[in-house]
Amino acid sequence: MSINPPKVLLFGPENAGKTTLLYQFKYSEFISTIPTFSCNCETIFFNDHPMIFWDVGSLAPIHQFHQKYLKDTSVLVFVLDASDFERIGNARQMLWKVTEEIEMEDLPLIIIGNKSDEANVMETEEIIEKLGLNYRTDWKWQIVMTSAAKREGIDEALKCIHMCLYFQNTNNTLSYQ
Ligand SMILES: Nc1nc2c(ncn2[C@@H]2O[C@H](COP(=O)(O)OP(=O)(O)OP(=O)(O)O)[C@@H](O)[C@H]2O)c(=O)[nH]1
Ligand SMILES: [Mg+2]
Repeated sequence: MSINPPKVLLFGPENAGKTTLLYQFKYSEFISTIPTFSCNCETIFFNDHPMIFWDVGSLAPIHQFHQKYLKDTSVLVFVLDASDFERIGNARQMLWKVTEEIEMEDLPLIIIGNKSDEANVMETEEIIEKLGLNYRTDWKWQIVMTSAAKREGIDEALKCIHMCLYFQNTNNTLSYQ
C-alpha cells in the first residue's frame, strides 16, 4: 500500500506568478516561464516532508477545478499579483467562484500576494479587504507576501504551506509579511 504525499493546489489569475513561485519552491531560483496551458506538478520537500504541488494554469475553466483539480487537495494556495490594482476584483470573483462548492472549514487557504518587488503594490490589509476575506469566517485563511522574481518571502510561504499540511496550523488571519 502506498501513501501519497499531501497535495497543494496553486491557482489564481493569469500572470500572477504561480509557475515562477513553483520553481522558486522547487529549485530556489528564478526560472522564466511561459503561460501554463494545463497544469504543472512537482514534488517539493520541506524539512524532509514531501508535498505535491499542482500549479493550475489560469486558462482552466472553473468547472474543471471541481472535476479535475480539487480532488484530494489538502491546502489551497491562491496566488495574485499584488501590483495589479485593476484586476483585484476579477481575482476576488475567481477565488469565491472556485471555493463556492467546497467545504472550506477543513481546507486551509493561503493567499499569496506576489510581485511585492513592484513599485506600487497593495498592502496585506488592502488585499484582505478587496478579496472580502473578513466576510469569510468559514474560511481558514492566511496571507503571505512574496516576490518570486527577487526570491523574497519564498521560504515563509513554503513554511506556511508546510505548517498547514503537517501541523494543522489553520489560524485565521495569521499573516507573514
Ligand atoms: N516583477 C515580478 N514579476 C514576476 C514575479 N513573479 C513572476 N513574475 C513574472 O510574471 C510573469 C508571469 O509569471 P508566471 O509564473 O508565468 O505566471 P502564472 O501565474 O503561472 O501565469 P499562467 O500560467 O498564465 O496562469 C512572468 O513574466 C514572470 O517572470 C514577481 O515576483 N515580480
Ligand atoms: Mg503558469
